[in-house]
Amino acid sequence: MIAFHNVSKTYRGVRALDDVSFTVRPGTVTGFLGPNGAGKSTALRILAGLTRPTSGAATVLGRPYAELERPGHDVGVMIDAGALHPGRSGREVLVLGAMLLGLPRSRADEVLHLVGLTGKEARRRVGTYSLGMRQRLGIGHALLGSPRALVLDEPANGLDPHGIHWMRGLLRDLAASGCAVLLSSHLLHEVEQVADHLVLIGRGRVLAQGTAAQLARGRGLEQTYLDLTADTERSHL
Ligand SMILES: Nc1ncnc2c1ncn2[C@@H]1O[C@H](COP(=O)(O)OP(=O)(O)OP(=O)(O)O)[C@@H](O)[C@H]1O
Repeated sequence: MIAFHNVSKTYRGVRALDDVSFTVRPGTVTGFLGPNGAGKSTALRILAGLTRPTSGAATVLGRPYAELERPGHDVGVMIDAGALHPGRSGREVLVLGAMLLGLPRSRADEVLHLVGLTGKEARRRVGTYSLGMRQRLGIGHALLGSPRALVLDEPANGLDPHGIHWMRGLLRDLAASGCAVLLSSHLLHEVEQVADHLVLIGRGRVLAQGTAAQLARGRGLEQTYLDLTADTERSHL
């Protein structure tokens, strides 16, 4: 279970998050949706223990990230696939990650298979990877510890239609096995295809949450999204 309890974050006068509360239940995929600058990355960074909230708390399995006894096994996180070491091969990245979690090297090969990277691709340096390959490796890295919760920031970035189709299947399978999956996106259609539950955020506030059908309210999900985020979008013009 992932939970945000009244989380607020202010960066030098900029209110990035304002009293955000929602939960992601085990066995479900929650899409965290909002325009650029809405606060999605900030919320996920707080959940992953990378940024401190100004008030409130984000928890995984009832605890803030810093208090988890086995964080790598409890929650898999992919915030920035571009942060993977460009000079290492994909396999090295995963082997090192497996070692840090006390897992055998063979876990790296299992994960490579899971994310659809071939042996040849895995031997290449990450610096030569396409954006889509980097995303697959980043997702694989997050899955090394077979976590019970998974947090992905914009995982479909750079994936082609086959990659997006593959990712949807993977996330659905993970949810079916009991994982609590939270993914952020600014692309409505990408999220509504895979998520059981949607949380819509704009200018740091939760604007609406529920199933796609609940949010659509008879006028269509896209119209609801555009209406609810209209003034938050204008703030960027
Ligand atoms: N380190 C920081 N210092 C100052 N302001 C920040 C910092 N990080 C984020 N912000 C501000 O907080 C707000 C929310 O940013 P955030 O990156 O969380 O949004 P986002 O929804 O992830 O956007 P995008 O879809 O563009 O990635 C923005 O106004 C942003 O400029």
